[in-house]
Amino acid sequence: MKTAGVIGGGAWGTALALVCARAGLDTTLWAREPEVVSAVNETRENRTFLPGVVFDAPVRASGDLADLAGADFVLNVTPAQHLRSSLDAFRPYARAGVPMVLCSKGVEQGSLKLMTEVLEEGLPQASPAVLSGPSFAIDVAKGLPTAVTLACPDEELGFQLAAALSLPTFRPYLATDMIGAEIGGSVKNVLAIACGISEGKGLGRSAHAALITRGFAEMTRMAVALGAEAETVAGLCGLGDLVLTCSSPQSRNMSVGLALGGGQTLEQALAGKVSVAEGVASAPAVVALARKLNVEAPICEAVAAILAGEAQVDQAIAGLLSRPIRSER
Ligand SMILES: NC(=O)c1ccc[n+]([C@@H]2O[C@H](COP(=O)([O-])OP(=O)(O)OC[C@H]3O[C@@H](n4cnc5c(N)ncnc54)[C@H](O)[C@@H]3O)[C@@H](O)[C@H]2O)c1
Ligand SMILES: O=P(O)(O)OC[C@H](O)CO
Repeated sequence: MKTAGVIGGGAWGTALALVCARAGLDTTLWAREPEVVSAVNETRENRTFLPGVVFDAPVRASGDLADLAGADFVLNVTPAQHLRSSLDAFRPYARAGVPMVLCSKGVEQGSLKLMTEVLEEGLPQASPAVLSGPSFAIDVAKGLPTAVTLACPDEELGFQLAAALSLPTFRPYLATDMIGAEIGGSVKNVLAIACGISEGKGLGRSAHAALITRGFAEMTRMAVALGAEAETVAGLCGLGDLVLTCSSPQSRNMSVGLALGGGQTLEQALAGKVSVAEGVASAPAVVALARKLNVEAPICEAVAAILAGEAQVDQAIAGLLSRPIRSER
């Protein structure tokens, strides 16, 4: 693999384009915003979404998806709710069998589909893979050590992709279970909002640990109900990302929770933000999916109710604490 295309010039798409370029791939980054395209090409920076990082490897930015037509593989890094429209736009340029690595973390609202299902509908000729795990864009862009899950049902292709993306400071671990990887990334964003709320309310470290552990049980139940393996979500793409995102106010999702727990409204918590907190959009879809699967997900339910304005923070916390005594397993 010699050439990479990246769809989505936000923080994560930019950081992953840098990974590709550092790995020696000829890299084209498609960005929606003309100012991002010109800033990357003229100043080697994405000042809008990843300020403060001057690129140390060559990334070419473009506003034309046709420029990705010849890429050996494509990373799709749009926000989850925009994956479908990005596939529609890329369809005229997608060659049969093109490997498409899905890097967004979320569940589509309305359809309740995972990103691989959206890809299957929108670009069935693509060969799918999922990249997910504990990875803040700024850490990766700065070259700090990071490990992620790369899940691909075609093991040979998964190995080729991991080898192409691998750097001493960026280590993909292989898996074949894309559903497990997707559920890990999608559910942890909702749980990070819960942990932020707990932190913002000053509920203490014990409550924090309980939320992570019981949240992980919700994530695992959902993954298994969808046919995934529990071991997948116990890896980097599930537990690993849950620990990272629930432990750092650097997380956009946790910071939304912190603001809500501190008494702000959702509107105030999101005001002025250019970056996406995926858990906000995915929470209702995660909850609807859990209900459809007959899976209990009380923490995700509480987060979705708070975000929808259907419950006050204190009321949701009281609801979680007054649930009937039950087995931990
Ligand atoms: N930032 C991270 O550290 C990180 C790490 C791992 C995974 N992710 C995931 O990557 C995905 C992208 O996140 P990000 O951090 O790069 O985004 P971002 O918050 O940095 O930027 C927002 C992105 O949304 C796009 N956008 C806004 N409105 C749009 C619209 N109407 N149609 C299409 N695109 C629109 C912008 O072009 C931009 O690419 C998310 O699913 C996120 O969960 C992010
Ligand atoms: O800032 P967040 O909450 O979107 O988290 C970013 C990454 O998903 C962490 O792995």
